[in-house]
Amino acid sequence: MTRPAIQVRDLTKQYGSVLAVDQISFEVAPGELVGFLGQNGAGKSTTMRVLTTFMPASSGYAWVAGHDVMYESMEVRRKLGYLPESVPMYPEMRVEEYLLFRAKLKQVDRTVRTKRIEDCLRRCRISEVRRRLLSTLSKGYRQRVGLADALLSDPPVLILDEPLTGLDPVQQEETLGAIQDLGGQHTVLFSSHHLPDVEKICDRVIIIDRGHIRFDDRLSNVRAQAPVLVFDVRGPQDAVAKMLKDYPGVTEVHSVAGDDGGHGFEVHTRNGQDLREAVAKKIVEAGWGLRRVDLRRPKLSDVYMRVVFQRG
Ligand SMILES: Nc1ncnc2c1ncn2[C@@H]1O[C@H](COP(=O)(O)OP(=O)(O)OP(=O)(O)O)[C@@H](O)[C@H]1O
Repeated sequence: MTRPAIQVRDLTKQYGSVLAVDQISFEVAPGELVGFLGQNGAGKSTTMRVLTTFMPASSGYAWVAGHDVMYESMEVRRKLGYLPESVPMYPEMRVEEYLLFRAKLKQVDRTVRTKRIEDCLRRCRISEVRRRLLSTLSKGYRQRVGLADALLSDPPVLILDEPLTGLDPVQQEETLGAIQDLGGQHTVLFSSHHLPDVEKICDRVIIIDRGHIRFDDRLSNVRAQAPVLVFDVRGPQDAVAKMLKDYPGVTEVHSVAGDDGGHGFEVHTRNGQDLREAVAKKIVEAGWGLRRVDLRRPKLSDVYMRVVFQRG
């Protein structure tokens, strides 16, 4: 069996009386691109800081590329590229100057240094700003310079803390593309609040909530879940809801916002049966206005909302 690129077992981190991470366990396989999600304060950065040897755990274990983060921190650092939430930089340096300085610090071999920097500039889509002073870069470019820095030593594992936060839509798209290109060649664990973006590029997502892992699955499994039927009906809300609930094969009905004047309903059916035509007919026969019929495939946001709202 292949050794996991990241392995976390019963990891706990306490800041004084604040229990930030409570006995979490998960693994990331080599080459996987995993989204690490959770509300503000859920414990994402804390987990990442322990994995990057930035701070020690209170208890439990973690290994990166097979090295213990506690006892083999130098080895872990050699195998790891880390993009922190806010990238510390030297404003008076030019982009390529900064990357050269960082490459020397990271002891990137002199014979491959120039090529490696060129490679990182290209992969992070920042070649056009290579001569610019860091102080004059927009946040999107700064983030990608930080990403290039994380990639300099060509580490097998990358940990990126909210690389998309605070970027405009174009910058977000550029940065997302750069991260997507890393998948397969590197193992990437990245935290984000941008669910549609995570959905676009990740193989798997882990959701942490109040220090506990609440969800850990492949996105293909999320998409394979039963679809939901959506109806917008102009009619008495309670009567419509009762008819839908009583319809054979329907297992759950939820009221949601409807289109102007109508009531929205999300309908779950046994084994994901597609009852659109049959239910629509029943609505029309009852004399109610049918404004919309739809079949919605489950999305990451559905899973996320369920996890966050169903917590105890
Ligand atoms: N240095 C610290 N001292 C005390 N408490 C801390 C410290 N850092 C984080 N915390 C607390 O630990 C908990 C987890 O914080 P963490 O920063 O890991 O969350 P997060 O999921 O990264 O949140 P965000 O999305 O806002 O970055 C929060 O309750 C936070 O207030």
